[in-house]
Amino acid sequence: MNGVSARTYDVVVIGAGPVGENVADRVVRGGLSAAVVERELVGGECSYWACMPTKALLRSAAALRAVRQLPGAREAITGALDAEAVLARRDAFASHWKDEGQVSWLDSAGIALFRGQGRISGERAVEVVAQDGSVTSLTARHAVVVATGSSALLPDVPGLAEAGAWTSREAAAAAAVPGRLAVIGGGVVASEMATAFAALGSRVTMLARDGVLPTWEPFVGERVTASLREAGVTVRLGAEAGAVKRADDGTVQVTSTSGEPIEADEVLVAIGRRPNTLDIGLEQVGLEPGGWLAVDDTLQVTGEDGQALSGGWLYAAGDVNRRALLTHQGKYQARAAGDVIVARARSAVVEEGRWGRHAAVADERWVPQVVFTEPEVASVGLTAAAAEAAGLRTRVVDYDLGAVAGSALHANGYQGCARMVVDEDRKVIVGFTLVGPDVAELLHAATIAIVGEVPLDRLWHAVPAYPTVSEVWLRLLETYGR
Ligand SMILES: Cc1cc2nc3c(=O)[nH]c(=O)nc-3n(C[C@H](O)[C@H](O)[C@H](O)COP(=O)(O)OP(=O)(O)OC[C@H]3O[C@@H](n4cnc5c(N)ncnc54)[C@H](O)[C@@H]3O)c2cc1C
Ligand SMILES: NC(=O)c1ccc[n+]([C@@H]2O[C@H](COP(=O)([O-])OP(=O)(O)OC[C@H]3O[C@@H](n4cnc5c(N)ncnc54)[C@H](O)[C@@H]3O)[C@@H](O)[C@H]2O)c1
Repeated sequence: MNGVSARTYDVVVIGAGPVGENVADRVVRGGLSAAVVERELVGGECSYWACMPTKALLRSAAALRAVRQLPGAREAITGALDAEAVLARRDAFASHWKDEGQVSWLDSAGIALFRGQGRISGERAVEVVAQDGSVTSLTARHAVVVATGSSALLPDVPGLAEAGAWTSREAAAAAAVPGRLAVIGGGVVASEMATAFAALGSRVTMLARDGVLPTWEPFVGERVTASLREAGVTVRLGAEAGAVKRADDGTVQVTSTSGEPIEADEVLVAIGRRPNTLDIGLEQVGLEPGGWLAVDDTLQVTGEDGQALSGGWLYAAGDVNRRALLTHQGKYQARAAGDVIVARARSAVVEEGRWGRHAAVADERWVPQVVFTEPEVASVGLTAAAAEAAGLRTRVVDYDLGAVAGSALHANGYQGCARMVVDEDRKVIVGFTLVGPDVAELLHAATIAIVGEVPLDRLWHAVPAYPTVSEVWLRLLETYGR
């Protein structure tokens, strides 16, 4: 496509991550033409440096752990985890960092691809600068969608950059398992990567300044911390990194506000994300480069007054709008954005009210997420604290997941916990959290109950099969009372 100096499409999407690809797909399915602009690999962070490779790093160890809890099966284990084989499987899941597969999908979906850095250059205009310096001007008849995602945030720790600190990218794509790994952070990336590398054989030290998974229900952090420690990870709660220095022999030293300095072979920084908006031409629309993009529920970019920017042609979906930094939620936004762009282009009715097809309302308080630590964590909706802060009159019901017959069968010594947060005024569930082995696949039932606002009275008629771990639903209802 390079060499074409000017082209016009109905919709131009900047960024071909999972979100950008899905916006373009919806738009084309709706009968409009679409082009995506991508500066790296089609498929984005999720495919090559985030969701897929990190889950591949975690999965084999999780399977082995599960087998160890089952007499009769554990005797069949003949060796330790094969780190090389795990890394090789990870390579395959990252498509060996090549995007031919995704490019041919774009082709089959009828979506044009322009490779290069995309920048807004005026109203409905995007300029693409390819690696060879050639420039293509794209004009959008209806909408420009920013789906440029996010990058790792680096703290202001002296020596960090010079020491060649890892971000999630280097951890996800690691060619070898470091003997010693220091992790700065205690959130989702830090917890998952500490779990993965400890299982692969690294001696891991975590500096969790604000605790482990601090924004979840309190029992989540407690259980994951205990389990990380059992797996040999040194978890320093409340500790902050002071300075980082790599010696000539390659050893990295990390000083910390508490405890001895840490010696490691690599240091991973995982303290959150920043939006990829520094160099995308935001100044052209009067916005500050480098900031998150505020949007309304139809994903139109809004100004300080909360109203869509003049003309209403600019949209932002996925990580870049900070509503929920998750692939599934970004793709949900992509479906809403793609469909609403088509509706507006056809002057059709826009369904932007609550639960309307053109509004990404679930971002507000109905977001599901799984953390693939050991034990797994799965939650949707509000924590008890968040529900209270939102002014809801709630009742919190906890149940020991290990006490369910299905759990005991699933694994000897199964330990876990389930919590449901009930809105007492409406008698519906507004939050649900599970911690325990293999709880990930239990989550969608909770998402349906919460999004569907299924009254507790009706939930008594949704009978969980015996003997499954899902029987925890019945136990929670019994604990709540009828
Ligand atoms: C380590 C890690 C693990 C994760 N695991 C999970 C998980 O298990 N489940 C989950 O739901 N979420 C997970 N996430 C979050 C998930 O990766 C993101 O929410 C998701 O990738 C966001 O998709 P996106 O399309 O908005 O952005 P991205 O995936 O970041 O894609 C944006 C794309 O835009 C391109 N781009 C940026 N600027 C420009 C420009 N100016 N011109 C052209 N192209 C540009 C980039 O090269 C990139 O390809 C994880 C994140 C991390 C860091
Ligand atoms: N399984 C999944 O769904 C999954 C997996 C990985 C990442 N993600 C997504 O990727 C995003 C990024 O993950 P993340 O772990 O980088 O961010 P995060 O927001 O989950 O956690 C960052 C942590 O770093 C701590 N922190 C912030 N500044 C610090 C500092 N200066 N020093 C020490 N600690 C500091 C915070 O207290 C926080 O707990 C998340 O929003 C998450 O949704 C999802």
